Amino acid sequence: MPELHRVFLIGPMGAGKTTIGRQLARSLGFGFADSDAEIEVRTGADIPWIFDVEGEAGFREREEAVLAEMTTWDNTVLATGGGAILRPANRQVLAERGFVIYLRTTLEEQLRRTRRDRNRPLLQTADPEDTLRRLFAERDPLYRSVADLVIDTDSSSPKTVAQRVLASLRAATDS
Ligand SMILES: Nc1ncnc2c1ncn2[C@@H]1O[C@H](COP(=O)(O)OP(=O)(O)OP(=O)(O)O)[C@@H](O)[C@H]1O
Ligand SMILES: O=C(O)C1=C[C@@H](O)[C@@H](O)[C@H](O)C1
Ligand SMILES: [Mg+2]
Repeated sequence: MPELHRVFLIGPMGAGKTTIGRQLARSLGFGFADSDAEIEVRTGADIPWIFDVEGEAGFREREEAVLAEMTTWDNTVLATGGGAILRPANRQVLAERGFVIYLRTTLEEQLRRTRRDRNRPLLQTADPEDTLRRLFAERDPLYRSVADLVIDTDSSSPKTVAQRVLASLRAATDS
């Protein structure tokens, strides 16, 4: 059974990784870290800028470097970017180094939660719903391949989801 001192949250944009991760960290008495935020701090630029200037490939390079390091941080809940599972190297460090929770949500809910936000360059398309559907088809098997636990986050407040995650985590790790 993977150990509980590192918890990694994976899942698509709008699944609630950042929101729920913060609450979960508080409940566990852990630190909270977010790979997207860490990439922005280290680059000195926001994610849309990185995509504009360096392309998605440039962003993925930065993401792999940051995850290689952040997945070694103890007593931490780590929220990852929606595409963190795309690279095999990332899947390996996530699966090997901590307890991985896949936060799932419906397309409709994802759309609602990401609509107001301009900070997700992959969704700046003519048809974000179609983009989310395509990304889900491509990525759901990858999320599942590294997940120790899958949690549906629909129709519950972030607080309730965080409590459910905590209960499932405790049951799954027997701690
Ligand atoms: N269970 C929930 N119910 C309602 N709203 C939620 C829930 N979880 C998150 N949200 C809201 O949805 C939006 C997106 O959540 P959040 O930023 O945590 O997602 P994320 O998984 O970190 O996305 P990204 O991969 O783009 O970083 C936020 O405005 C957040 O308040
Ligand atoms: O789903 C994705 O590929 C992404 C999700 C965000 O968390 C960011 O990591 C970035 O916008 C890319
Ligand atoms: Mg996030």
